[in-house]
Amino acid sequence: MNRLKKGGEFEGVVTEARGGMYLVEEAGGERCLCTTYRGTKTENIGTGLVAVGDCVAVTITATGKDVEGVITLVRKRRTALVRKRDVRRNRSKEKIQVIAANIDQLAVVVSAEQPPLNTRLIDRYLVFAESECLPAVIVVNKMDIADRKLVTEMMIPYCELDYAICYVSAEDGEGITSLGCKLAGKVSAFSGHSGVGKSTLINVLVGEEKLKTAEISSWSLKGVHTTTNAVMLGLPQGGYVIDTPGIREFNLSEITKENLRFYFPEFLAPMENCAFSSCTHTVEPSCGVVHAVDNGTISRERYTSYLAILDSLDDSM
Ligand SMILES: Nc1nc2c(ncn2[C@@H]2O[C@H](COP(=O)(O)OP(=O)(O)OP(=O)(O)O)[C@@H](O)[C@H]2O)c(=O)[nH]1
Ligand SMILES: [Zn+2]
Repeated sequence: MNRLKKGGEFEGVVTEARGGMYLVEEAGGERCLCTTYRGTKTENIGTGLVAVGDCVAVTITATGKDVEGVITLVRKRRTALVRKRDVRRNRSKEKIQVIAANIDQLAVVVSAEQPPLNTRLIDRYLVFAESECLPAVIVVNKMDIADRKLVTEMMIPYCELDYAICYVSAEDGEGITSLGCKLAGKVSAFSGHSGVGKSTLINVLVGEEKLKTAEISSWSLKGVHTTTNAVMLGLPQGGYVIDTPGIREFNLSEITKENLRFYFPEFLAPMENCAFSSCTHTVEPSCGVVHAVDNGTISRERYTSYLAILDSLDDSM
């Protein structure tokens, strides 16, 4: 921590947030434990002040065992994954919580086996990605124990939709280099159900040494014991992966019965042929989407996912 001197200023990225304290990493990889203060300025309006992924300006206040500082400015976000809070229960808090800022893509991690490949889940994550205007990379993990023929067949609709797909094994290293290339230089948020191997994959991608050293002593010195909301980990080839409970447990709260159909990209052209502009593509006569399913232009599996999600939205309304 030689380059960061008391009173000095630098710009960096917030890589971890816990209980009002933030780890800010500068371009050279040096890190500074920061707080905000009343004078912290932001170029973003109406959302949480600081989130993992934010680009911030820092003034250094101390250089002891760890460098400490205050965040003076939060730069405008390119993208933000947000969660709307229930304001009735939590009047004093901000309405919109930023889970992670400046994300370039969503890595949708699924397992080929244990648990078996579940395309319904892939479709839910893809709807989420489409609704956030985030490109998605589908990562099919545990290929070492997969029925390859079955898995490749099940993934055909996603190949045809031009989603990036990586077949990998965190266990034996298959496909890790090619996944690494897709993540290079970008900020990728990892999502996926419990047990599909996200942590194991991130360990392999980031390098276990780096994961261990990511923990710094000051958190406990400052009495910050709360579990991490989000962590951003640097990749050896440049870029970061973000692992957050907020994205792991994402919900489709922004999706409605009316807008769901716009998040299945292959529906957009056939939809033009629907007799009714408000067609839900379920029971209406002369439906372009149903017609496209019948003639094989739209995958029946994807259409079944659409119906299942539509149904689940019904329940929550
Ligand atoms: N065979 C095989 N097992 C794997 C692979 N990747 C992960 N596993 C195993 O799958 C289990 C779950 O892995 P985790 O990395 O904890 O999964 P996770 O997605 O982070 O799960 P949560 O932390 O619950 O969200 C562990 O027992 C891993 O050893 C793989 O490529 N092949
Ligand atoms: Zn229709």
